[in-house]
Amino acid sequence: MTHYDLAIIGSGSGNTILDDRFADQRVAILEGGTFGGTCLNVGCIPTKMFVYAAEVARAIQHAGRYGVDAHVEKVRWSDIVDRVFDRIDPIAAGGERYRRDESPNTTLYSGYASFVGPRQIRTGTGEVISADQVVVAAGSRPVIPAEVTRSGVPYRTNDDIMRLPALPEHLVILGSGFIASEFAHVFSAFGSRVSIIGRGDRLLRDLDADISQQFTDLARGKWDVHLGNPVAEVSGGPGEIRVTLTDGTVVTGDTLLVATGRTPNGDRIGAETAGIEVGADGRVVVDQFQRTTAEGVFALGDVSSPHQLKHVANHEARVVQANLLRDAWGDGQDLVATDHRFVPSAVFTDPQIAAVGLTELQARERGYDVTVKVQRYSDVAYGWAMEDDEGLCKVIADRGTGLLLGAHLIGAQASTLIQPLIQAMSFGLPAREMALGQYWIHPALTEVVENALLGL
Ligand SMILES: Cc1cc2nc3c(=O)[nH]c(=O)nc-3n(C[C@H](O)[C@H](O)[C@H](O)COP(=O)(O)OP(=O)(O)OC[C@H]3O[C@@H](n4cnc5c(N)ncnc54)[C@H](O)[C@@H]3O)c2cc1C
Ligand SMILES: NC(=O)c1ccc[n+]([C@@H]2O[C@H](COP(=O)([O-])OP(=O)(O)OC[C@H]3O[C@@H](n4cnc5c(N)ncnc54)[C@H](O)[C@@H]3O)[C@@H](O)[C@H]2O)c1
Repeated sequence: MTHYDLAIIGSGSGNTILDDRFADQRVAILEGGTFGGTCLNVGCIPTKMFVYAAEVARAIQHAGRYGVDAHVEKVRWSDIVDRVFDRIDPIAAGGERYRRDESPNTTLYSGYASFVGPRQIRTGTGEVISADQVVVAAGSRPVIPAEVTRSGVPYRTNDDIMRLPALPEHLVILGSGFIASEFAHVFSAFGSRVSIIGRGDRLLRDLDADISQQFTDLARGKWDVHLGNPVAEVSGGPGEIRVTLTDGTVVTGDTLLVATGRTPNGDRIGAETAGIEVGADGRVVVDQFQRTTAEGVFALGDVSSPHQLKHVANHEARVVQANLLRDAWGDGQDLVATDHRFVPSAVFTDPQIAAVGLTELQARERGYDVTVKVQRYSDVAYGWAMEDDEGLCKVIADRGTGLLLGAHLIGAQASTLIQPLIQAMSFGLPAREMALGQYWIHPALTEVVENALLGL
């Protein structure tokens, strides 16, 4: 049995751990799928490249409101796909080549790994290896509801929707979260008809209620939205999808996208044989130092995190990286802890959405004496320039301390505008000081944030 200093299961965020400090260690990397993981191959990066193209199309479609008449003549889907994957595929292939052929201290095992004992791993390529330390960075996978699997109807997920041979005429999306909202935007901007089916009474219902309601209202104006009406049956065949809802409504289309959440891969790594506890929700259990319940084994990212986000996986990878170089199960000195205090997220849909901290409801439920301001983009000069009638910036603060508890934006550039609010929360800057203690460029869109803070 070959023995390593370190074994890493999963080449997404797990692959970022190895730097010069690990040059003297013998390292095994175990990857069953495409090298580079979800974000690079089928997640954040390609989706945002599609979203950017969708935004170009939307800008043209709406140019008339500024006195510029234009129309989208044609959407060259195959060129859009090629632009994305001609950039991404070589990065994945290059990363794999680097680990396999060009890093003298690493061995790449291209197979699905599973523990067969404490720090002993079947590589999926016919070998069993052992290691002093192991990192589980095995990610998550799409959840497919039973109604879909038992129907036998062909469906897509984020794994393959971006490589469709042609644009769907009518895309039916099951789910109403992040992935559903982003792909609804992409495909509708490119000219597909979009139906979206959600269980709850609002799209993106985990967001602050004002933001999720605004998004749902806007979505109803451009997509065929079905909410609070669960799926009873999925039927049809290739090119002819029929989704029957509980109240008898039938939603038809030619392509079905399933976007009903992702489950951690903790159930597929033989965790029990290695003494690694896995929670009821399928997540590998870790402490604040990313240590699992098995000595010498860390976990990070979607497989163990409460946040399925790449910036969180990257942060946790840096924590693991630091703690691998310390005596994590010995003296435990100087271990680095994970910081999940203010985890932001953004949904790159139309309009963009970004959030950090508590929703208003969560803040009230936790007993804070809250002060809240909702500032419309349409009340600042740049909002007039944009003819914006959609955007909102909502800030929530603790009345006593003036500290921000949450910030929620829907509108153009929301994912960028939110950053100073994340910074204020992370460094404990009270809202008043943030608003008055610095210049805000006039008439930039950031004035929406300034005015929201002043409004508090
Ligand atoms: C469509 C989509 C869009 C997204 N957009 C964003 C975004 O805009 N911003 C954002 O912050 N987050 C986004 N995310 C979430 C983000 O992609 C994930 O949170 C992040 O990639 C998780 O990284 P990870 O390293 O934990 O897992 P992954 O990157 O999934 O890596 C896990 C790797 O482990 C491999 N593996 C699994 N099991 C085994 C095994 N037993 N043996 C060997 N290998 C195994 C897998 O093949 C995979 O390559 C998006 C996700 C999706 C699906
Ligand atoms: N921009 C980003 O950061 C980004 C983009 C995409 C994905 N992600 C990450 O990936 C995760 C997974 O994305 P997702 O959109 O699949 O999950 P999600 O948790 O965001 O949304 C899943 C939705 O599907 C609904 N649902 C579940 N079962 C259903 C059923 N049987 N019928 C109808 N609706 C059902 C849920 O109520 C929920 O609204 C996200 O939670 C997010 O963390 C992030």
